[in-house]
Amino acid sequence: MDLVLIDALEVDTVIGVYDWERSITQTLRLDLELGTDIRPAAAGDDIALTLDYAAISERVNAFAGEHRFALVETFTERLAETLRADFGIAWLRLTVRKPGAVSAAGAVGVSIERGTRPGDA
Ligand SMILES: Nc1nc2c(c(=O)[nH]1)N=C([C@H](O)[C@@H](O)CO)CN2
Repeated sequence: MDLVLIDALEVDTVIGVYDWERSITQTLRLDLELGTDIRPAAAGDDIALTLDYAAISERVNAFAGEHRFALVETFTERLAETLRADFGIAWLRLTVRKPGAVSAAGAVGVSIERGTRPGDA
């Protein structure tokens, strides 16, 4: 399986479990690994035959602006569902970090894998 990568993508969204978090935007930092087969795109040198990381990054940014959740878990799960449906992604790993949420930590967050890896039974 090959991967298309998007690292350290920062988006602003309304997120948090506390009342004070409902009236501000906070930055989330995302890492995405998107399973695919890059050989058709490479053979044809054709963007239409791969996962367009620019288009996917724009979709993530739009999703963050359109939704407000309490939990990072909800943001992550719903975003994974959206990206898989919109872009036909067979497998992905999505890590979402909330920098600054715990002052003693560099970042906190969650990481999920969804779907079936291309090539796996
Ligand atoms: N597992 C989680 N724990 C916590 C979350 C979360 O989304 N998932 N959120 C918070 C608060 O919103 C916190 O980030 C505010 O600083 C606490 N724990």
